[in-house]
Amino acid sequence: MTNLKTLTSEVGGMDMFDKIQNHQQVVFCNDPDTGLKAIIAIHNTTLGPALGGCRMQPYQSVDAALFDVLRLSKGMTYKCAAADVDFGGGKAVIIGDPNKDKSPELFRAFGQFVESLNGRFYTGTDMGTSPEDFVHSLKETNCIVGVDEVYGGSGDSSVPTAQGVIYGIEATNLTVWGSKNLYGKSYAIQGLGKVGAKVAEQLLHAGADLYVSDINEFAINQLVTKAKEIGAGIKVVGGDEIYSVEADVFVPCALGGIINDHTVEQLKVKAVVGSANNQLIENHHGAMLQAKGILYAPDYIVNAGGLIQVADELYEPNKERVLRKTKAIYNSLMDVYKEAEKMNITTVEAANNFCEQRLADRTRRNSFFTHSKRPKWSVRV
Ligand SMILES: NC(=O)C1=CN([C@@H]2O[C@H](COP(=O)(O)OP(=O)(O)OC[C@H]3O[C@@H](n4cnc5c(N)ncnc54)[C@H](O)[C@@H]3O)[C@@H](O)[C@H]2O)C=CC1
Ligand SMILES: O=C(O)CCC(=O)C(=O)O
Repeated sequence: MTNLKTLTSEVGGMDMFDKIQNHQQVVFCNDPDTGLKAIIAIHNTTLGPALGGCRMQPYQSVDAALFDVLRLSKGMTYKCAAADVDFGGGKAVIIGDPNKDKSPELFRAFGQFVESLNGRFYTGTDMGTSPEDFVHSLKETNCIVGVDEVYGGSGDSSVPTAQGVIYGIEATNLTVWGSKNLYGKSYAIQGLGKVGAKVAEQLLHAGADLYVSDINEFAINQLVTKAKEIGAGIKVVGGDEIYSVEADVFVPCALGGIINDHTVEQLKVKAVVGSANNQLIENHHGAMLQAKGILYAPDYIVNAGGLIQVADELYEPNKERVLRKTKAIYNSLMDVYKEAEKMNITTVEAANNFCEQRLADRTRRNSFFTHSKRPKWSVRV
């Protein structure tokens, strides 16, 4: 049976270049003084410099961290293409416990490594990191996005990410039930962190019923208190139980790889729509969902709100413009659903085909020579 552990151990036995496949560059960052052990992966820069958040997690092994960052950075290439932003795919992971191992110095050291890439990689928050962490990195590099407005950034990118998930749920509800109403449905939410908690609150306010799970009791208690204040229906369930509850939509907002042989069997929902990156352990799990009559919203289409916001920092922060761009997630997802149905393919295939075509088109566009791409020796003039 395929799961994250077996896939990771397969990676463990390979030559490094086999492991990194067609990623352009992988940087191992080691700073014993601060305890920083990080990996930055740049997958593809066809559309522009690589952009992707930095995750902090107590990975079991370097191979597990490498496996995660390679998958995440490849996903960013597709996400950037789908959201039509002028950035390429990259991502970073810091190996460490976000509750114990953070320090200003560690994030400054990380910033120095980002700076060493000379504009090839821009980064900000992801699971286990917050905008405040990157204020320290900002002292070392300008290639930081998503810090607070007071530091010149666009603020917490989980706000538009959560909004994008809500648009994704509306498009999915329309496709499955003929109405985009959030009301009158039940949702099983895994993970009540920066994104999951915001999605959960919106659903509660819309009058939906929730099943929720998180390994963080504080996050659960906060949401349960809010639900009680509103008088909304909420049930807390255990870590594994979340896959088998009798809900309408499964909303994964924590780890990747949670759609696998084991969980597809358990799911009783009619749709999966969430923010977690790399939800499918392998692409063929999209076909397994389809065979069970479960509509799958490709993660990188739905969770692009944060990317849209940080990429928009190119033009100076503007929340209204970001919200307008984030709304496009609704139509993009509807297009994917329609294309999948028309071509009789999975929603994952429809989304991937669209992104690969856009990358191919842009590669042709980028072959036009301009002075900014001049050969290096001309900097002498
Ligand atoms: N923050 C953003 O703007 C974006 C986030 N994402 C993805 O969305 C997901 C969530 O991101 P954030 O909310 O920012 O992270 P976060 O770190 O704020 O929250 C993650 C939550 O998941 C919980 N969790 C961890 N393991 C769990 C498990 N086994 N079962 C249940 N809960 C568990 C954690 O306790 C935490 O509350 C991640 O996969 C991230 O890569 C994707 C795009 C943008
Ligand atoms: O949210 C960010 O800071 C960048 C986007 C990103 O990393 C993601 O969409 O996974």
